[in-house]
This record gives sequence, C-alpha cells and structure tokens, in this order.
Amino acid sequence: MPKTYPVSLILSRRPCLVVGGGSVAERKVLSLLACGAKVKVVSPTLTQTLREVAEKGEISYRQGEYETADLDGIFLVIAATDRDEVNHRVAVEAMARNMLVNVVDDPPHGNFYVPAVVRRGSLQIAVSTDGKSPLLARKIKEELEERYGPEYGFLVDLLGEIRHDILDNTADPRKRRDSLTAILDDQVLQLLARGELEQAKERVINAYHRGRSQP
Ligand SMILES: C[C@@]1(CC(=O)O)c2cc3[nH]c(cc4nc(cc5[nH]c(cc(n2)[C@H]1CCC(=O)O)[C@@](C)(CC(=O)O)[C@@H]5CCC(=O)O)C(CC(=O)O)=C4CCC(=O)O)c(CCC(=O)O)c3CC(=O)O
Ligand SMILES: NC(=O)C1=CN([C@@H]2O[C@H](COP(=O)(O)OP(=O)(O)OC[C@H]3O[C@@H](n4cnc5c(N)ncnc54)[C@H](O)[C@@H]3O)[C@@H](O)[C@H]2O)C=CC1
Repeated sequence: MPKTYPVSLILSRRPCLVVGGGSVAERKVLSLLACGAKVKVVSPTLTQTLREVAEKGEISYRQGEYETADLDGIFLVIAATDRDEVNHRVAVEAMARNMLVNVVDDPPHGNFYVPAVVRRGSLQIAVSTDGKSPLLARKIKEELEERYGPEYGFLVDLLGEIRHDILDNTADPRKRRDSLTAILDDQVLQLLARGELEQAKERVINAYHRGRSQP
C-alpha cells in the first residue's frame, strides 16, 4: 500500500457532498459541519439527527439516490452508503474529476482516509492506521484524550499570539529562534501535564518579557 500524506484541510465554506444518510454518514456530516464546510447530502433516507440538521437548514438535502450531477461543483466527497456498487461508482466518478474522495467501505478506491482526531482548540492530534484498524485508531485517540486535556488548546492560542509578536518584532533569525525556544521550555510542558495551566501560562509570558528586555 502506498504511503499516505497527512494534511489539515481548510474546508470553510467549501462545498462537500456526503452520499448516504446512515450512522456513518451522520458522523462524517457532523465533522464536516464542525469545520465550516457547506455540506450537501444525497440519500433516500436520513437518520433522526441528520433530519433535524436538514430541517434547521444547516445542510442542503436532496432526497433520492445518488446521481452523477450531485458531484457538480463539489470539492470533497464522502461515499457513505451501505451499497458497495453505489460507493464504488461515486469513487470512480469523483476520482475522474480529480476530487478528494473518501469511501467508507472501500478506502483504497478513494484518495484519503479519515483519521480519529483529538481536538483541543487549534491543537489537533490525528491517528490513522491507513484503514488497517479503525478500532485501534479510536482506542489510541481515547488514550491521547486522557493525556492531552483542554488546557493544551489554551496554551496553543497563547503561544500563537506570542509567536506572532516575536515574528513581527524580531528581525534577527537567530534571536527569533532563541525567543521561540525560550517561551516553550520543558517545564512549561511539565506544568501543563500536571494540569497547571495558569502557572504554565505565567512561565511562557515571563520568558517572553525576559526575551524582550534583552538587547
Ligand atoms: C478506512 C476508513 C475509511 C474512512 O475514512 O471512513 C474506515 C473504514 C472502516 N471502518 C470500519 C469499522 C469501524 N470504524 C470505526 C470507527 C471509525 N472509523 C474511522 C475511520 C475509518 N474507518 C477510516 C480508516 C481510519 C484509519 O486509518 O484507521 C474513524 C477513525 C474516523 C471517522 O470515521 O470519523 C472512526 C473513529 C471515530 C472516533 O471515535 O474518533 C469503528 C469503531 C467505532 O465505531 O467506534 C468500527 C468498528 C470496529 C472495526 O471494524 O474496527 C469498517 C468495517 C465496517 C464493517 O464491518 O462493515 C471499515 C471498512 C473497511 O475497513 O474496509
Ligand atoms: N468508515 C467507517 O468508519 C465505517 C464504515 N462502515 C461501513 O459504512 C457503510 C454505511 O454504514 P451505515 O451508515 O451504518 O449504514 P446505514 O444502513 O445506516 O446507512 C446507509 C445509508 O445509505 C443510503 N443509501 C442507500 N443507497 C443509496 C444511494 N443509491 N444513494 C444515496 N444513498 C443511498 C441509505 O438510504 C442510508 O441512509 C457500511 O457499508 C459499513 O460497512 C461501518 C462502520 C464504520
């Protein structure tokens, strides 16, 4: 099997199609919506949750069987029906149009897999087994959820802001590198691992101010 290339896609307002309206389609639709995608679903039936989402106007829904024209204008498509031949047809037609395509029951016929993801604000940890064991991906994700709590999301935001400031105000590349390293030392991570977010933040901010006051 060829090696896969991990990416973090920006899907905001991008038209995405999910074919099928069952439990797997529901999971994929909700994760696409959470990323701000413009989601269209085509399926003869919908789960209760998907029906509610459609009634609220959060997705566009065409009731019926998949047709080739459903792909028009689509950036990313997920084939999530329980019928192999339908998923296969979606894959072949979408691949011919060079789209991003995920096939839930026959991943090698698409061009990407969906990993299990821990989200902590802008920090994301994705676990993929290239389809070999989704259950293992999920279990490792659950272990990571225990290890990396919500405090990591807050730290990432703070580091992002300070990094921006350092990049804007430090011309010398060597000094930049030193400042960026200084704000995130091992002790910050140790504090965070103990759940001591406030102390970790304080340490980051102090290191930043020390760096600024140096010539
Ligand atoms: C290839 C892939 C295609 C894709 O991208 O969808 C795929 C394919 C298949 N999954 C199957 C089964 C299960 N999938 C899950 C769970 C998840 N599956 C996800 C991804 C992927 N699943 C992609 C590869 C990811 C990787 O690289 O490992 C996760 C990570 C992300 C997500 O779907 O959002 C999500 C975890 C959500 C979370 O908790 O984070 C569970 C466990 C559960 O339900 O809890 C089971 C039952 C246990 C088992 O079978 O292991 C089957 C057999 C179906 C059948 O038996 O008919 C196929 C088809 C096949 O393998 O051919
Ligand atoms: N990738 C993953 O994580 C997983 C994948 N699977 C696989 O995913 C597939 C779907 O599973 P579920 O969602 O549980 O099935 P489901 O039976 O709940 O849903 C199937 C959906 O496909 C729709 N559908 C059927 N024919 C269609 C067509 N011609 N056009 C459009 N929609 C059509 C049905 O109306 C229904 O809404 C199964 O083949 C299963 O093997 C199962 C578990 C996890």
